[in-house]
Amino acid sequence: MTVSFPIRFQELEQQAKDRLDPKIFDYIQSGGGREETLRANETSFRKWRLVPRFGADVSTVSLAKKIHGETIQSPMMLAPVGMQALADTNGEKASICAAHKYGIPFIASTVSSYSLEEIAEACPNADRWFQLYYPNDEALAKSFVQRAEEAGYQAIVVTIDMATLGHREKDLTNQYSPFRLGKGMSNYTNDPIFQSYVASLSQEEMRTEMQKVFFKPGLNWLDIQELRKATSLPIYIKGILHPDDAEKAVEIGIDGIVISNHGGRQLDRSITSIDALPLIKERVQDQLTILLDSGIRSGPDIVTALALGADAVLLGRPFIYGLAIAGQLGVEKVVDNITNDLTKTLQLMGVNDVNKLDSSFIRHDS
Ligand SMILES: Cc1cc2nc3c(=O)[nH]c(=O)nc-3n(C[C@H](O)[C@H](O)[C@H](O)COP(=O)(O)O)c2cc1C
Ligand SMILES: O=C(O)C(=O)c1ccccc1
Repeated sequence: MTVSFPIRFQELEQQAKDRLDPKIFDYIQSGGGREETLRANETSFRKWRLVPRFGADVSTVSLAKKIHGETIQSPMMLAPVGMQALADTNGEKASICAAHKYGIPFIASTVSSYSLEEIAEACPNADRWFQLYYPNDEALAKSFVQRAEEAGYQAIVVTIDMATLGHREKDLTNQYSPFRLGKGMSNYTNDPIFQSYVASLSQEEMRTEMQKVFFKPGLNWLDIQELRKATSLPIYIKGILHPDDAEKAVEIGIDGIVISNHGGRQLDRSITSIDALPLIKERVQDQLTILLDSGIRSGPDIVTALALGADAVLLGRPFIYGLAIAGQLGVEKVVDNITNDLTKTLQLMGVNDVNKLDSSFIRHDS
C-alpha cells in the first residue's frame, strides 16, 4: 500500500517519526526544558485573527518579495538546520535543490552534514545563505565567512542564541548527542584553518577540538561589529527577541534580523517570535529586514507574521520532516503545500499581492 504524502503537520510529523530512529526523531522534534516554548510557538499564532476584505480581484496572487534587491518567489526560506543527513542521506544537497525549484533561499548551517562548498555545488544556481555559529576562534570565524563568500553565498546569518546548548530533556534522557557521534563536522574538517589545528590529532581528539571551538559564550556586539567590517555580504542576526537588541543591530549597520526562539529548542519559557514581533517592528520600522521563525506551519501563520511587519519567514521542522519522508521530493511537497495554503489564504482575505499585507488585516483576540 502506498501512503500518500501528508498534508497536515501532525501527519507529516508522524510519518517522519515512523521512518526515523527514535532518538534522531526526538532530537529533531523536541524542545528545551519542559517544552513550554515549543508548545507556545504554535498556540501564540492562534491569538491573532485575520480580517478579510472584499473587492480586490484575486484571480491571481503575487507572492514575490524583494529582499535586498533580490526577488524571492514566495515569502519563505528554509531555515538553517544542522546535520540534515540524519533525516536523509543526501541531506542539505536535497534540501537546497528543493528550495531552488520554488525560488526560495536555502540557509546552510555551520553544522551541516555536507560542507558549504558541497552544498553549493549540488545546485549551483540556488539562492544560498550561510548561517554562522561564530566559532571561539577568530581565524576560523574569518575563514568560514571567506569560504562562504567564495562559494557564492549571498548573506551571513549569525545565530546568537547558542551561548550553550539548551537543556533538552528528551535528548538527555536518550543520552543522544549528535556532537558525540561526530555529526555536523564537514565545515570544520574541510577548513584549512581547522585542519591546521587538528593535523596530528586522532578522530576522537578532533571531535573534542570541534566542540571546544563551536561554542562562544563570550560572543558580543564588538564581535558582530568586527564581522561587519570583515565582509561586504548582508549580515543577519538570528535569535533576536528584544526591541533593544534589534535597535542595536540597526546602530551597527546590520542588514536584517531573524526573530526566533530557535524553534523552542534553547531557552524554555522564552517569549514567542510572533509575540516579540510587534514591539520590535514598532522600534525599528523599516530600518532592517525582519525575518521570523519558530512555529510557522501554515498559510495563516505566514500571513500573521507578514501583517505584523515581517518581510518573510523561515521554515524549520516542516521541511526536515518532508526530507525524512521522501528526500528532495518530500521537501518540495512541504513547500508546495504551504505555498498553496498561503495563496488560498490571501485570496480569501481579498489580498492579491503579499506586499499589500499590513496590520489592518489582523486583530489580536484578547
Ligand atoms: C534539528 C534542528 C537543527 C537545527 N540546527 C540549527 C542550526 O544549525 N543553526 C541555527 O541557527 N538554527 C538551527 N535550528 C533552528 C532553526 O533554524 C529554526 O530556528 C527553527 O527550526 C524554527 O522553528 P520551527 O522548527 O518551529 O519551524 C535547528 C532546528 C532543528 C529542528
Ligand atoms: O540542535 C540545534 O538546534 C542546533 O542548532 C545545533 C546545535 C549543535 C549542533 C548542531 C545543531
